[in-house]
Amino acid sequence: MFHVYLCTSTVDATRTLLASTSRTKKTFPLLGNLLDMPSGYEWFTFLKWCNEYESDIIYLKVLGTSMIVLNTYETSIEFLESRSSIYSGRPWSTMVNDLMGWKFNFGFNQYGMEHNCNTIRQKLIFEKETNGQRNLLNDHICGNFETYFLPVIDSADLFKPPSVKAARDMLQRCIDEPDDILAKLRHMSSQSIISIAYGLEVASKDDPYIGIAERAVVPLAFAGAPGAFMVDLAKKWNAYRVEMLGKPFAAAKEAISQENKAGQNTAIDEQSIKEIAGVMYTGGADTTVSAIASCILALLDHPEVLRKAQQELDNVLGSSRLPEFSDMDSLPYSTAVVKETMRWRPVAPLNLPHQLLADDEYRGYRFPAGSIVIENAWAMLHDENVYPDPLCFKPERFIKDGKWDSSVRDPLKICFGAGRRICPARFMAFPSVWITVVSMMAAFDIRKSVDELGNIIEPDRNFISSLVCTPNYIACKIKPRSKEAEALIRASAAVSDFQ
Ligand code: HEM
Repeated sequence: MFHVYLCTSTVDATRTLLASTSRTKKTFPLLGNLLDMPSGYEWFTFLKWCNEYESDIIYLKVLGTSMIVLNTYETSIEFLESRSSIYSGRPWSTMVNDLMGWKFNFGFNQYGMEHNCNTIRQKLIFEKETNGQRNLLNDHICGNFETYFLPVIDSADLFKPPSVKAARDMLQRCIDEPDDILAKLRHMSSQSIISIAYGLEVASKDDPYIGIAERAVVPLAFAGAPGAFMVDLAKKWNAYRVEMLGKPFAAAKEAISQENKAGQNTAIDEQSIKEIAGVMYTGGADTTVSAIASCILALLDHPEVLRKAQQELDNVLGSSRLPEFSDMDSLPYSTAVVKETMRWRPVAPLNLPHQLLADDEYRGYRFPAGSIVIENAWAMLHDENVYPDPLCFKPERFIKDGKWDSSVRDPLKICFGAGRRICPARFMAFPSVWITVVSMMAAFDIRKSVDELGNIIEPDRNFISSLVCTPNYIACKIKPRSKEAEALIRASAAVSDFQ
């Protein structure tokens, strides 16, 4: 089904080479399709249009800007991978990049400005000796930056110890304070990133670095929303960003120079190091939380899935240990629970917009340079030809004869984007979501909350419509499956150093 549905204004129609078969929708010349545009949850509307017009690509013109929406996996491969040299730009956001000062973030920039890790490495002239600790800061010092953001190497192993520790610390926090699971998840993901990026320990409550980072990153979600373009607010948000980049970096540098004189007298490009750690926080904190939170929501509605996963976990782990990364291959069903979550409720339903850098032509249609290209991951992950009954949460769809069924398309091929801008941290991100979810399933019963009268409180199943989609709030009851499970959690959290 390779069709293009061109939704054009009459003005645009004279300039765009339209194939005679294309169908058009009546629009106002200046606004183009502005009045058709949904004000939230755009992925549903784009998918509806795709079905309505039997087209896997939708072309829109909104206030003079062309938008190309890709609704199938095949089109995302065709454009973002096969034609990646011209489909890897990013639309420039004056609000986020200029006013709020985030233009250092290579994820918001044109391809190539900071993607060449060798260039970054050359900028980071740090002495080689460190105290032997592995974290982003120290690996910069060692000149190993590319191992972090380039997906070619399996150095994700470096991320695993802090991820395991953050997950296990979270289990203990859930026992001690069982309410507000979303807050625990946010703490866990921040802890993991701060320890990977800076090698800093975080406090179990009210950690200053986490507070600083959240203040800086939260406004990014609002800045993307229409109507948020208030310059005064942007200045304030910019100050939060400066604080976020500066404070944990200063603490980490101090820690290094106390233990090792290497950090003191070098011509380092401190700004670059701060910024790259900031990029990790921006990219990693909310996304991980969203995936785990969606999984909890799914498990609340599907206790039978949780039971089945627990059976598998018990068979593999017994009752004397919590999961490790090395168990992944022995846990196909539990892994399917995590992947099915990422399909069922994708973290970023529209991924991140790309920008077309040169005029292009496809099956007789012309796409003008500057068009914004949107990858509708929601549509791709809910394609009923690939995932029958797509709205249902069914980990079994990935299992055949008790094993992972590799003939079903792995959702990870879609939910991290495609082409040159594909999430560079995907080999770290999935394991970090996985270890948290399987640890929770192994150790806890996860149930719907009940009120004082014993009535079940249904969870809020709504998601915030934003670049990253997270459940609003999750009312649930999480408690250790047994006394042995509780003892195991406390004992594992007490082992503080996984490095
Ligand atoms: C479950 C977790 C995550 C998901 C689902 C996710 C998803 C994505 C997606 C969809 C994109 C856009 C890809 C495209 O434009 O085609 C992206 C880009 C990016 N992600 Fe992730 N991500 C996750 C975790 C992380 C983490 C943990 C980090 C950092 C530590 C990170 C750093 C980045 C960066 C820097 C980019 C921009 C890349 C570029 O523009 O070249 N992400 N991610």
